[in-house]
Amino acid sequence: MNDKIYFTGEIAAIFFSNSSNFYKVLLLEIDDTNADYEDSEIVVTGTIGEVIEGDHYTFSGSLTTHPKYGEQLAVDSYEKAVPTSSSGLIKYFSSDKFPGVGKKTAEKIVQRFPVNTVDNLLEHPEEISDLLTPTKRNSFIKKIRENHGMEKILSQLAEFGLTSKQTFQIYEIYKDETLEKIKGNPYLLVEEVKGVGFKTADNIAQTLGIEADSPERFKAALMHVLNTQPLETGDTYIEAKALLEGAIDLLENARHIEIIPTEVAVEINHLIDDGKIQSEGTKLFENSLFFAEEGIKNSLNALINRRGTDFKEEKLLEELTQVERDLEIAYDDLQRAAIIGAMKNQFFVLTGGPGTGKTTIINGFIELYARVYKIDLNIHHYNDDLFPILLAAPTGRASRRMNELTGLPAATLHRHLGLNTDDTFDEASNDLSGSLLIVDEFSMVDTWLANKLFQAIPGSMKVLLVGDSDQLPSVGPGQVFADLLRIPQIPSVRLNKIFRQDENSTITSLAHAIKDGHLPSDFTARKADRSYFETNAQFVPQLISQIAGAWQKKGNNPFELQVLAPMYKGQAGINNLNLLLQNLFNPLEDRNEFKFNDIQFREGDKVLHLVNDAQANVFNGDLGIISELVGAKYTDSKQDEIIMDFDGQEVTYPRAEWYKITLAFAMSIHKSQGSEFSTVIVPMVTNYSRMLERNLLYTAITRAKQSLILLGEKRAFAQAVAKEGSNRKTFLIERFEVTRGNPQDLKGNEVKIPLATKVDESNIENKKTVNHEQSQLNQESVSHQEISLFEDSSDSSLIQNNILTEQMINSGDFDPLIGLNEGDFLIFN
Ligand SMILES: Nc1ncnc2c1ncn2[C@@H]1O[C@H](COP(=O)(O)OP(=O)(O)OP(=O)(O)O)[C@@H](O)[C@H]1O
Repeated sequence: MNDKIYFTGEIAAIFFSNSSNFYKVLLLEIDDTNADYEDSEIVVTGTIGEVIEGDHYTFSGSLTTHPKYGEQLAVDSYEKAVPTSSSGLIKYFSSDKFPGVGKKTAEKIVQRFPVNTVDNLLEHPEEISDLLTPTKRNSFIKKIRENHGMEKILSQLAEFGLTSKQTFQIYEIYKDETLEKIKGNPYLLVEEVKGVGFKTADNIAQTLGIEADSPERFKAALMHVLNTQPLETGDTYIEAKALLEGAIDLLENARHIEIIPTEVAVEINHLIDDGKIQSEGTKLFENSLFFAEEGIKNSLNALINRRGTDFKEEKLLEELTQVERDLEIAYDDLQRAAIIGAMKNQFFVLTGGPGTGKTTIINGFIELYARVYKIDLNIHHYNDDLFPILLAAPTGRASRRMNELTGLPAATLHRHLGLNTDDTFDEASNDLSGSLLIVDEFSMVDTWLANKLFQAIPGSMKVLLVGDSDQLPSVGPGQVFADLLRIPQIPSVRLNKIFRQDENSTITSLAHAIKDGHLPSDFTARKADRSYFETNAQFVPQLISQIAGAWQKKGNNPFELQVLAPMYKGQAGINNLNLLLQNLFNPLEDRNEFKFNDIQFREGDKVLHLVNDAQANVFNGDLGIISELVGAKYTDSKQDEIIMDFDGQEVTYPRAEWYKITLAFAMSIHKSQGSEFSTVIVPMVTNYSRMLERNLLYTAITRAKQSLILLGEKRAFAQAVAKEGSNRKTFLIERFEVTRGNPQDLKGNEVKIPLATKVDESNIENKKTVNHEQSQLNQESVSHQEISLFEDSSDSSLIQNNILTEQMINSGDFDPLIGLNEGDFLIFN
């Protein structure tokens, strides 16, 4: 510590403290320093734990010069300044910080531990048992621990190579027991501390001398793969074989040694026994996803089995005719079926591509609902009373659009549920209140959020879920919307007919063609609302610059032009395009800018919000404009701050929170879900090959409301259209099938045929196909039971709890990685 610059002194003020990441800005009155520093005070910034104003500390780190605020100390480490001389220590122990310890006792304590007094006291408190009564001794040691223990723990963790953020996260969980816990089993961190992965824990374990073939190490690698895989693939489970392979890769690469697969496979079973992994045959689940899917099934079973409306169908049709008159529209048969279906059933799902009338149906349905149930739709008449119709969407932009299109209040799902963060599984949510809930853009809802939502719906609330199942699935794991549409017990309608169709609006028909898997021959032709430019990746930036330049010259608003690209990296990637468009639309000229990682934020920049922040009332996918950059010198936080306007909502973020935003002149197609833009540019080149999928291109194209500019390589577009988005691995549909291995139930289970499916023949076809697929699935699972890998085994005692036993693995006939397929190596129910 002494090689570095240090400052010892009293904390005169805590200017800023961010409880989520421990970032602090302090003012220190200097007692001592080894730096060439004249002033009597210094501002200290960095990741700092709980410190007390008025107490003395030593901070070390490096001096930085803030352009406006002058010299500051950026902290690497710090510790409570402890007196080192005997007289200083005696004075300290007998001070009023430690009631019950007098001068005499203090002297004796210091005599007992003449060197490293505080450290030794903390390690061997029993050695002063003759000097203080047990109660006094406990309170004395507790105080010392409070004052010095944390810094000691933190510095030990730093020695293990943990970042300061991880250090504080770990300390927050284990507090005083941190070191004991970690030394006992560092791999605990993988399961219990978010943001600490296998590699970090394994490094600590290596320092502590834990062997490469220790079972705890194997378990940690398995848990790491189980936890991280769903976030990468979007699947809600992983096949046992894939989990094993992933874990072995990790174990071998981290220490460059060979691992015996069977030894790791055994640990899968132990983790299942311990309830840390859930299993359905060979499908293995991380707990939160398993229980979220299970929760969805339970809530949905209750929601779909409720009695529908008492109104007769003729009465509803009569009222609907009146609604059609009022709204001056004639719904087609399928649209009518959807509206009546949503009225008759307490839970209803509606899907359709662009221009098929989803919004038109929502409006008609609300009108009909209000007529039938005599609900006043004038929100101004409600004052403090609750408006009974809840409109919701997963993003801020989508909920604002719902509000514009219906004229009724709408909010994000997070807001309705009272969720503040993206950590949907752990956070408690509110129950909803009202009589009708309509959620739009439901394809964006992941398994965790769907579980929270369905749990929060009261028994009396009617539910209509709307979305486009051909769009990209949710960013988080699962494909709840697509799955719901394939569950026969859930009444639904799939709209097929495009209503927004005239010669000036060809984007919609192009989108539908792509959705159906073909690229129309006129796809490169110039139309009133779309155009195509052929170019390769190298020239994409140049071409986009030219188009954007021309757009700007015509006097158009640069913010209405949105580039949507598949990837961040590379010349044609989002990062590069953002820089280029920023310089075109919002050049630096003679102004200030704030650098953050690779981005320079400027006043007037278009920014994208990357996470849900209910407190600030801005959500993932929201777009805003930077209205002001405020230097640290002028802010209470003593950090640079960015003030932004998100559709009228002013938000201020200090530097520590800039990770929540990024430039948005170009953005990812994934992030654009739930938003629409008047003009969209979509570059597609074969460099993006890995990402090119039909639902990705479809989602991008359907974001364009007025005009669409496609550019890139025809081959890339063709490639995207040809590749049907791979279905995510989820277990939701299966959960709605009857108990496996009990086929009677399958037949005996009464499946309500919803009104809507009766009307729409194509839909009946759909449902039939699904049933067929599902019965195939069932047959498969039955046949799996029969062709177990161990069917020859006469020793049935080998099979315990339907999972692989150690004995089986050790029998030597079994190599989990060679010559076996998914589903082969674990025993089914
Ligand atoms: N039955 C109908 N008769 C005439 N026009 C209709 C009918 N249904 C919908 N439309 C019109 O078709 C257009 C598209 O409808 P709407 O906006 O409801 O579709 P959508 O599925 O919500 O589309 P998107 O997902 O693109 O927003 C609108 O102009 C709407 O007025």
